[in-house]
Amino acid sequence: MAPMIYTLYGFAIFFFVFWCALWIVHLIAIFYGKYRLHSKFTSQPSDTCYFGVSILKPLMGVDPNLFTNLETFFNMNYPKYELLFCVEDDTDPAIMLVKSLMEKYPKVDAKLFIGAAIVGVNPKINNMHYAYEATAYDFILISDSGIRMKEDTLQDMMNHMTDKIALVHQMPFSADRSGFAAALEKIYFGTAHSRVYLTADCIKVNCHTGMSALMRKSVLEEEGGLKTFGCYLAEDFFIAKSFMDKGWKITICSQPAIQNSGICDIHSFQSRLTRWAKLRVAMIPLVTIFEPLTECMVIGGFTAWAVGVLFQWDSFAFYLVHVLIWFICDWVLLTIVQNGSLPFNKFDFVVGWLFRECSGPYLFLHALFNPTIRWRTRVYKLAWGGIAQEIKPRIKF
Ligand SMILES: CCCCCCCC/C=C\CCCCCCCC(=O)N[C@@H](CO)[C@H](O)/C=C/CCCCCCCCCCCCC
Ligand SMILES: O=c1ccn([C@@H]2O[C@H](COP(=O)(O)OP(=O)(O)O[C@H]3OC[C@@H](O)[C@H](O)[C@H]3O)[C@@H](O)[C@H]2O)c(=O)[nH]1
Repeated sequence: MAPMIYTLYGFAIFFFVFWCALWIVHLIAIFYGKYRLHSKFTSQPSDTCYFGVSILKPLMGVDPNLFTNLETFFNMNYPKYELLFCVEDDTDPAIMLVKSLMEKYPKVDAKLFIGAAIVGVNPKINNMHYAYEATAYDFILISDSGIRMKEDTLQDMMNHMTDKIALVHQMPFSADRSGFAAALEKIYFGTAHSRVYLTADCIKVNCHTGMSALMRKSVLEEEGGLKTFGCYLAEDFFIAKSFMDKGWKITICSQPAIQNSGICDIHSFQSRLTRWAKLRVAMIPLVTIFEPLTECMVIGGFTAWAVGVLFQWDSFAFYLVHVLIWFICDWVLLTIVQNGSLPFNKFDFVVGWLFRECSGPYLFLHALFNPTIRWRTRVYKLAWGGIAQEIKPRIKF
């Protein structure tokens, strides 16, 4: 009987300690977010020394927002940059769109690269390869197709590129768009996601998501260039890891990334989160145990049981108070990340938050039991460690 009691108490203590640690994570995210995000910096006059930046834009297909998203790159307030658009397929309608922007802004240094190399299995790396080989400057910005830039975003990123830093990334967030799916996306990126992202950046753990990342080309070249990471689907994580292994630091900049894809529905959003979860599980197996425990509803349940065992507290009342305080912390964090008025009201937030918190653990389980990864037109499987293998030839639409 005694071993059984010890085991029960052992689990109860573990859940209670883990729960306490999660509140520290909440506090770190809130205070660090307030301190790091949206900080005012003095804009440098355009004649001061700014290093040139080669911006790689991997494109695949068009969506209703692509034109305006890409246009923001032609209107940036940064003295020296080139735009390198990469399109894999010569029948891709994105080509016409890029050409029309290049005609509209003839003074902006922009080039279009059509055709992908086969340097690995990662289609984004394959797509960017020729453009990467042609980059003219010492700094490379990899920027996904759905990203919008403000006029001063590149300047903000470059301001964070100090001597010991080799990679500056934007914390993922999303644009103000209408509809429930858009609210859900904003709620996820502004709460559960930014809580981990900000904490990881604060304690210097690699959490790099590569949708908008400025890096030193010289450091990338020491690793063999972008192609070295073509064997991974999560090239972002491994690029940052290799930089950190060499002693370089990575950091977020003050502006979160504005994701503004024109395709915004619950199914695509959830497929994307599931795909990312599959990548994390393959790269860091411990995630399998710890990630579900970071979910409000899951850890709340376990800890409600634990406090009943340890302190004889009312588990149900504890659970309700736990969810309420978690909810308030998430609201506070979201307002910090948004830094302005939200495009939805508090009722929408309650509904979106509950939906996200209840569906999160289910999506994670779904990812665990369906490890095959579908990314755009291709299907992959991952080996432990993150090496990817394409298992079905490309589907042409
Ligand atoms: C000792 C290991 C403990 C692991 C604890 C794991 C807790 C993770 C909890 C939630 C995960 C949230 C997701 C974070 C954003 C990742 C988005 C993403 O998957 N992006 C991929 C695609 O672009 C990219 O390749 C992966 C990037 C890195 C993922 C690293 C995840 C681990 C982060 C550990 C942070 C520790 C902070 C403590 C928080 C409880
Ligand atoms: O087959 C493909 C798929 C994607 N891409 C490009 O890769 C970028 C990201 O694609 P998606 O928006 O579909 O995917 P995500 O937003 O989930 O990407 C994210 O997760 C996977 C990582 O490798 C990426 O760095 C990260 O940004 C886009 O610019 C897209 O055009 C290709 O060029 N070819």
